[in-house]
Amino acid sequence: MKNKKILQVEKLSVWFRSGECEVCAVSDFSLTLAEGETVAIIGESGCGKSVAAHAIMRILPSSSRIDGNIFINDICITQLTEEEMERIRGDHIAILFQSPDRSLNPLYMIKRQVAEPLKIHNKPADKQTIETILRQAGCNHSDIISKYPCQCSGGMNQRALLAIVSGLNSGIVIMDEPTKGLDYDRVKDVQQSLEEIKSDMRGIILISHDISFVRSLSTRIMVMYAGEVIESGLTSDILTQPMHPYTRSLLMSLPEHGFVPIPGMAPALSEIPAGCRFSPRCTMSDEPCNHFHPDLVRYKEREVRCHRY
Ligand SMILES: Nc1ncnc2c1ncn2[C@@H]1O[C@H](COP(=O)(O)OP(=O)(O)OP(=O)(O)O)[C@@H](O)[C@H]1O
Ligand code: NI
Repeated sequence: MKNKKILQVEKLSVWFRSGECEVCAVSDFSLTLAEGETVAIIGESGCGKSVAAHAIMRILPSSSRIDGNIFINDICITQLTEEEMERIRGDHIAILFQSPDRSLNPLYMIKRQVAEPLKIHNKPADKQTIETILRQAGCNHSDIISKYPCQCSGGMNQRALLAIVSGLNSGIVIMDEPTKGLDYDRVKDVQQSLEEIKSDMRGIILISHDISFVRSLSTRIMVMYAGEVIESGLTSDILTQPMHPYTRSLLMSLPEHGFVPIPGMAPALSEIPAGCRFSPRCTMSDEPCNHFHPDLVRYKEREVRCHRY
């Protein structure tokens, strides 16, 4: 029997008002997360990864508008009130934000940062529970509990955040760049902490630029370009046999593949090409690529948005 679907996003689009106009930051984004899965979202800066994550959490600014449906544990959240949504956040789904420095309150000790969300969600928040949660997330120094974020290293703060999120036991966790700005050893620490707590979580959405991190933790990968998914599939298939020219270029730009840069830049949201969004940078683009926007086509476990297939 297939594992239960715990998160379903159907044809999500997000627009931001910009003066008199609107720009579309995410279009036609669909995702299914089943129990036990870790789905990674990769793509260059500005392609819409965080906006999609914030739409799922319903924490986008009021200058935004969304279309599509989002189901969290079979609950359609798009029409819920903010009060109802507050229960969904924490009880059903949690997010680890992109910037740990901005996510932790500089005026609270780590123990209070872990305790407050637990209390809000009516969970035990005694000293022993907090110590256990921190230890499980890899914070092994017992004195971290009485430290302020400015007294901890970046890696330690990141693991404290991991502890806050895992302590809520919300099942689905979105991790937005959990290794950003960390050096190699700290990345390995966070990876180890994540592997340890992964089994307690029902499903993870992992947003990252760090492909080796994604390779070791994810079951599937979704590749985004200029606001849309251009390829998705099993992690090993995407990394060893990329089909979309953009995925191939992205992998070639990694240090382990020779650092070959992708020519040009991703389009501004106000200047999205009419045809394939990658065509102005694609070495394989042909006439139809410039004029017709390709659909996302499914091939068994893989989905690709390219006229060549
Ligand atoms: N509040 C906002 N108002 C207007 N545009 C926004 C807003 N938030 C994000 N955007 C735009 O939406 C696009 C997608 O941004 P997003 O933060 O999702 O990128 P990302 O893929 O997460 O990039 P990174 O890897 O740098 O975190 C960008 O062009 C960004 O400028
Ligand atoms: Ni982001």
